[in-house]
Amino acid sequence: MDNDAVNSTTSLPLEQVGALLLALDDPARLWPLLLDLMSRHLPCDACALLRHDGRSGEGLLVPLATRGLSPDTLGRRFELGEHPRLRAIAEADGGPLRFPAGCELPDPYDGLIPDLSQRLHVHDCVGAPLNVDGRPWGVLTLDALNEGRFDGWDGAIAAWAQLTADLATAVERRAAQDAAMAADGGTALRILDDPPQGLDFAPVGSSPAMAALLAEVDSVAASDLVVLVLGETGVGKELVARRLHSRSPRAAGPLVHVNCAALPDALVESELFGHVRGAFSGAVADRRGKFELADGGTLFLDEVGELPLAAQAKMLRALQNGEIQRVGSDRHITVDVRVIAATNRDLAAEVREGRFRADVYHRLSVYPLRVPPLRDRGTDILRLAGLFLERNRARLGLRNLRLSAAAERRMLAYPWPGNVRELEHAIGRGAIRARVARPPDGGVLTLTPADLGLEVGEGSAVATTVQRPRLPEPPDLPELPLRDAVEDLERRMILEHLARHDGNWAQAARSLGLDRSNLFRLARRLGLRE
Ligand SMILES: Nc1ncnc2c1ncn2[C@@H]1O[C@H](COP(=O)(O)OP(=O)(O)OP(=O)(O)O)[C@@H](O)[C@H]1O
Repeated sequence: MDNDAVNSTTSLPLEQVGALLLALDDPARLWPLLLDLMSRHLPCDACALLRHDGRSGEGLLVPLATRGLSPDTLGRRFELGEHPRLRAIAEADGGPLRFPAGCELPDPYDGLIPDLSQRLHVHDCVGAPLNVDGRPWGVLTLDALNEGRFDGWDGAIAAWAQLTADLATAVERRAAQDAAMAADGGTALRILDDPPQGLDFAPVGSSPAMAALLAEVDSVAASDLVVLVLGETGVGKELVARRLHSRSPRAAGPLVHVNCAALPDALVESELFGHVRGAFSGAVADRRGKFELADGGTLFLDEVGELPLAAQAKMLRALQNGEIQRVGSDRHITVDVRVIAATNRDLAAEVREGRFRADVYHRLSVYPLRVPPLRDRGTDILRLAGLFLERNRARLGLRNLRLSAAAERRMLAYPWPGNVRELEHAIGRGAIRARVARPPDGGVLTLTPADLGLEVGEGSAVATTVQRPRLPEPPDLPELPLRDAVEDLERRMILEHLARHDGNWAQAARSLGLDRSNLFRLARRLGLRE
């Protein structure tokens, strides 16, 4: 359905709108279109559809589609514990809930509605809980710039919320049917809605490059093929490996991660294949290696290009027929392991230069998957930024952390040689730098290009180097009452130590010589945490 079709549907009765949307057969397009239609019908300036994260119960809401909110919102995750307004909506049992202007509960989109950021306190908001088969599924939110805009619209809002819940029910049932068909060996032709995953292995992204990759990941996940995940440093190869495992029939089995670059040469073989007692000095007992530990599951060989040649030779047999031999033993053990390997090296070139065995390379590269660099992912950059802004917001106890328009432009123009990891660090550093440099405005901190320190045209020389923020010099004798001066110094020291440890509170506590809970208490008293 294109925009003209959307326009022509706005005069249709709601059930027909619902039927038209369902015929789309693709939830990825359905939800944005639904919000398009809704924002034409209802007097809102922004709206969003959020779904409970399947893996963390009803504690976390993940946006599925938004209208009128800044682009990074789609990358954010809303913990109900931190957003009382969303919690109230999710728990409401009598339908939509109104939050008139002046409502005390903090707004979850504070700073995320571009035109509203300056006068958020004078706007109206409505939220509706959405249930599927009697169970909480998500929430719908509507925001309006002017006070009282939703007066008299309660019935219409409730009808749209009901339509949304009906669509969600239809989508869920269809997904369940498709999953059952796929399990029966039938082919699920429809594109299933991406079930929300926990933060740890849900790669954020919907650019064409990422969508193509994720579709490929999901189709190869079902097989037992060896997959070689390729891509520059920090692009998210490990996340792809985790997703391959979690969507494979081995998901209930172990996922064993081996960082081949971190294995000392002398121990590589024993780590991978295990050893028997007495195999070498120090081998005081029999020990299983990673291949055996991964039996029935997946073995993820990260940075496989770093594996020494001797270990590669032994690996060949394991890759060929699942047979391994513990160091010091003659006995062959058969394991049932699916291997996923990852590297940022050009393995074919390593083979040509004699640093990697050709036979192992051929076994590993049965199904190569290339993760695109961040610079090729368009506005996914801003979605990912949203994810990291939200994490830092919580960490620094801010009401909101957002990007200025210039910072967004800079991020889109920057080449990101260190990819997503560099983005994560740029935001973590930038947030702390900005927090040190200026007080938040009503709990809201806006990051500028200077905070992010991204020089377009150069790229960052060392993507993972953590630069310390430049701290303002403390005045020799502050013109402040003693108590304020002491608090000021305490605040600066905490922030400086946090910056030194890249935002890690436990390490900051250690270097400040404080117990972690005492540091938390002090930080709360100083307004650095909630
Ligand atoms: N699409 C994504 N969504 C959310 N977080 C991501 C995404 N891609 C990467 N990250 C985060 O970026 C960081 C780097 O990702 P990861 O370790 O998977 O990269 P990698 O390609 O394996 O890096 P390396 O080449 O150094 O091993 C991690 O903190 C990861 O959680």
